[in-house]
Amino acid sequence: MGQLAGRPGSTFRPGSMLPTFLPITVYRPMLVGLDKPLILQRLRTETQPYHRALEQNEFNRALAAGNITEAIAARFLAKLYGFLRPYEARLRQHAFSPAWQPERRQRAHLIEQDLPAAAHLPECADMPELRTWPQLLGALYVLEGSTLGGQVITRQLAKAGIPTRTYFTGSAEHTGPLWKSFCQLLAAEATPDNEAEIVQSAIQTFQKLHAWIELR
Ligand SMILES: C=CC1=C(C)/C(=C/C2=NC(=C\c3[nH]c(/C=C4\NC(=O)C(C)=C4C=C)c(C)c3CCC(=O)O)/C(CCC(=O)O)=C2C)NC1=O
Repeated sequence: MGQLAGRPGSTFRPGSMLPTFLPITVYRPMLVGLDKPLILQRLRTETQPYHRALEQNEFNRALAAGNITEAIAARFLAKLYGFLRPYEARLRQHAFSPAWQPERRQRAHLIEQDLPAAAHLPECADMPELRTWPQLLGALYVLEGSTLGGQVITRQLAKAGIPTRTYFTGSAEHTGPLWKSFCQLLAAEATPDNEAEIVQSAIQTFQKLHAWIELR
C-alpha cells in the first residue's frame, strides 16, 4: 500500500475490489448502490421516525387492516384539507418557475369534490414555518411524497365501495412524473448550506401534520 500513498487522488481501501488509481469519489454512487441524490437519502432517513409515527393514524391503520369505512376516509380527507389549504395558500405566494408546475401541486380542490362541505372545515392553525425557500422545499417533500400512495389507496377504497376518492386518484397518471420532476428540482436546489434546513422543515411538517390529524 505504501507505493500508492504518494499518487494524487489515490485512496487505498483494504479489501476493496476497486482499482486505487482513481479518486474514490468517482465510485461513490456505485458504492452506495443508489443514484439517489443525497438530499433525498437524507430526507428519507432523517424523517423516518416522524413518517412512521404519522402512518399510525386511523386512516392508514384501517387501510392496512382492510377495514376502511367511508366515515374514516371522510375524517382523514377533512383533516388533510384543513392542512393543505393554508399550506397551498403559502405555496401560491411563492414565485415558482414553470418547471415546478406549481398549479399541478395544488390538490385541496380535489377534496372539495369528495367533501361537499369542505369550505366550512376548520383549518390547521399551527402550521410549519413556511417562510424560506428551504422550508418550502422540506414541506413540499412531505406533501408531494404523500401522493405516492394514491393509486394503491384508490384501489382499496374502490374495493370497499367508498366513492370519495377524487383526491387519491388525484393527478393519476401524472403522479409518477410529478414526483420524479420534484426530486430532480429539489436535488438541483439543495446545497451543503441549506440541506439541514430542508430536512428540519420536512421533520417539522411531518410533526405538525401528525399533531393536526390527531387533534379532535
Ligand atoms: C398520512 C399522511 C402521509 C404522508 C404525509 C406521507 C408522506 C410520504 N409518503 C411517501 C411515500 C409513500 N406513501 C405511501 C402511502 C401513503 N401516503 C399517504 O399519504 C397515505 C395516506 C398513504 C397510505 C395509506 C406509499 C405507498 C408511498 C411509496 C412507497 C414508500 O415510500 O413507502 C413519501 C416519500 C418517501 C420517499 O420516497 O422519500 C412521503 C414523504 N405518507 C403518509 O401516509
